[in-house]
Amino acid sequence: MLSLNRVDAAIGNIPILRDISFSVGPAETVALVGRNGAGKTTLLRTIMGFTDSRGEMRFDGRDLQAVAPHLRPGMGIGYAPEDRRLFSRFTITENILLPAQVAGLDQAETSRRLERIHLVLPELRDLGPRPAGSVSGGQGKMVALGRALILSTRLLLLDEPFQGLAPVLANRYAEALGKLREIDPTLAIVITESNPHLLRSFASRTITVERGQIDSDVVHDRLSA
Ligand SMILES: Nc1ncnc2c1ncn2[C@@H]1O[C@H](COP(=O)(O)OP(=O)(O)OP(=O)(O)O)[C@@H](O)[C@H]1O
Repeated sequence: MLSLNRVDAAIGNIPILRDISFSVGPAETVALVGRNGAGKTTLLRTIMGFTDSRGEMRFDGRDLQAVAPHLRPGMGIGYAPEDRRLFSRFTITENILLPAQVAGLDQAETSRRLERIHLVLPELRDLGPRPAGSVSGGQGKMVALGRALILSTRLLLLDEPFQGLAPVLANRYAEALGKLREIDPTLAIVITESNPHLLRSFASRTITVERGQIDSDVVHDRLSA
């Protein structure tokens, strides 16, 4: 589904990623781990088209480099950046629906997808009419997950979703991901995290990034776990 082959990426003139090659298939949950500053965020931003990158990136057989960044979400890629970037004066529901409007989804499909989000995150149904600026940081992360889900029919990219979450909300977030996996078994999920142990229980594979390069790529053998 997604494959990167010898990808380099720079921010401005500063090279950040070097020689990145990996692929992610349907139904995989990949933990992308590495220290702060290793390049995890830059890797997700490169897939979304927000860096100067070279090398080959393909998604569902298409050359991703040839697809403008604003059109990539419409291919079925949802992205929740580390900083949530919610529009504080818009309601929670308006924030969630925004990517669908930008992608030109029709009303029926948009409603169907909102239902799917409410199945995964029922709390967003009640919170829906509230302005996004009025919710806590932790609730904001749930909203950001909901917003990423509206377009993620194929691939979901989550940047350090557990960072700064109180334990009770971290558990709730993990539970929501479990529910998502249950209702959408073929979705591919990539989650970045600096703590290599945190995602071990639900990632099927761990890719470690070190100083802008892939250090290891390990598929977990669930039968022997
Ligand atoms: N706008 C920028 N300009 C210059 N350098 C940058 C910029 N953004 C990131 N970097 C550098 O790129 C490297 C990788 O950063 P990145 O944010 O991708 O790491 P990360 O693994 O996601 O870490 P973190 O957990 O701290 O977010 C770091 O050395 C960082 O200083």
